[in-house]
Amino acid sequence: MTRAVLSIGSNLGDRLANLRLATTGLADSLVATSPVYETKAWGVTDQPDFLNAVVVVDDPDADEWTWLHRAQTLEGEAGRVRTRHWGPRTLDVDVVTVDGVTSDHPDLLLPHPGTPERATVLIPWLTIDPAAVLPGHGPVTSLVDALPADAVADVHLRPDLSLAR
Ligand SMILES: Nc1ncnc2c1ncn2[C@@H]1O[C@H](COP(=O)(O)OP(=O)(O)OP(=O)(O)O)[C@@H](O)[C@H]1O
Ligand SMILES: Nc1nc2c(c(=O)[nH]1)N=C(CO)CN2
Repeated sequence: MTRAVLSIGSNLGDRLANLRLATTGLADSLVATSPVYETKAWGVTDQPDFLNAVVVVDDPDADEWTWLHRAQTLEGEAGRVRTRHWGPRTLDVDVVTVDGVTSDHPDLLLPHPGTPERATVLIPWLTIDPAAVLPGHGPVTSLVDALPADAVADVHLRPDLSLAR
């Protein structure tokens, strides 16, 4: 179990710099990096717009817990302070999938349970892996097709913002 899909998001501070902090920190294992999207906040909607992206990472020495710890370390490095659930944050790194692993441990739910409804994850993911499958839920293309139109309309490609160096 080595390959993981991570979603990254920021809506506080220098949002692009926060996303880059994540991709720089993951550089040794980065396989693919999606474009950057500017997205309306879902869940708690009275907060600033997010920048969101998805990365695929691979490391033969990592398991799912390694990826969670790396995600949380990056959030800490970006100065994330945990405030309210779904509230604003400098950097959020979620573990979307780790190979075909499923987990119902509350500290590491896999696949991440929010994924099927999150246009902010599915749309960027599809750009870097058009054949992606969410374990237990099927092809990501089908999940995107099932999204409400307004959720898709809230996800805007920002070709002027790149995570590539
Ligand atoms: N797949 C996962 N990826 C990241 N964190 C997870 C995962 N599954 C469970 N968690 C747990 O979720 C807890 C809260 O995470 P966090 O504060 O980032 O939630 P959130 O980003 O506000 O909401 P959401 O998880 O719905 O995006 C963490 O303690 C973490 O251990
Ligand atoms: N657009 C958008 N909205 C959110 C996001 C996010 O990454 N993007 N993350 C949240 C908490 O995980 C809450 N709301």
